[in-house]
Amino acid sequence: MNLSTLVRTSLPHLPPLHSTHSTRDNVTENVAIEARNVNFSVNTRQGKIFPILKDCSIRIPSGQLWMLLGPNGCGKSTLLKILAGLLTPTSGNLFVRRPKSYVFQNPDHQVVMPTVEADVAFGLGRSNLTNAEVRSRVLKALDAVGMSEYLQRPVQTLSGGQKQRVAIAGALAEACKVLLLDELTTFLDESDQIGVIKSVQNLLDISGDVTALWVTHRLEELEYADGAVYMEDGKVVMHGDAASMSKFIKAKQSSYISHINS
Ligand SMILES: Nc1ncnc2c1ncn2[C@@H]1O[C@H](COP(=O)(O)OP(=O)(O)OP(=O)(O)O)[C@@H](O)[C@H]1O
Repeated sequence: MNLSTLVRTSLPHLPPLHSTHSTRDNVTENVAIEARNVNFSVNTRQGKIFPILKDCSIRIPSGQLWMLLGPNGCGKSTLLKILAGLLTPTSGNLFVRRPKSYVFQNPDHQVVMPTVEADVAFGLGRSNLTNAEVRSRVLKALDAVGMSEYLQRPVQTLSGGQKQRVAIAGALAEACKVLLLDELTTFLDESDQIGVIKSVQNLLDISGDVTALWVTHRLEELEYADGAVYMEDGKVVMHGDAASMSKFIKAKQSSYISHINS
């Protein structure tokens, strides 16, 4: 297979950079996340500029689960942190629907309160909700990630995957519309990994308008996604639906194997 035929870096039809847009073709597109021509550089100790992200453009429709894939060090986490607002790009344009929430890789960096209920309710502390409204939101959010029976459990008794699901429930309780998930499955065993992906998939099905972008380097997780972005060396080299991405990566792998066997 000729790889160049599969590489699609340009976005389907430009305009957006805001959530709902009618294109010239009268197609309504609901965009939850968009980055256009984003660059990010750091200054080295030697006073040189080191580019990390190079002209990255992505567009993710509302209500979908997308993966951000690519080899170690290609810039996935940096792009995710820029989308989360934790880093400022050197140049480029961004749109991310709000409220948005960034969930950390290490589950122990995420859950802070002694019980599951208190942890999920934590972010609602500054809201004007009554106790009954807080409890109802907490229960609904825990239900969406399959953790409602763990309401009174001390968080230190949970597995890594359960802690991550509690962290995601916390974001949902705050009515978050965009979930930015940074290699959540890195610290988890296989059953926990599948549990976390399935709970994200399930909550997207239930809510309809929550969008998730999931950073990973595990290609097998692609089967749970609607679409994916593949990066290499700070650049977006492929952007498309999950089936096309799977073909693209398989072609890449066989081309690599043929190369090392030749
Ligand atoms: N503040 C920084 N200063 C210098 N280099 C940095 C900085 N932040 C990131 N980098 C470098 O930028 C590149 C991209 O890092 P990033 O963590 O975004 O990659 P990644 O694709 O998420 O990697 P991994 O899959 O290993 O987590 C790496 O080479 C990293 O070492």
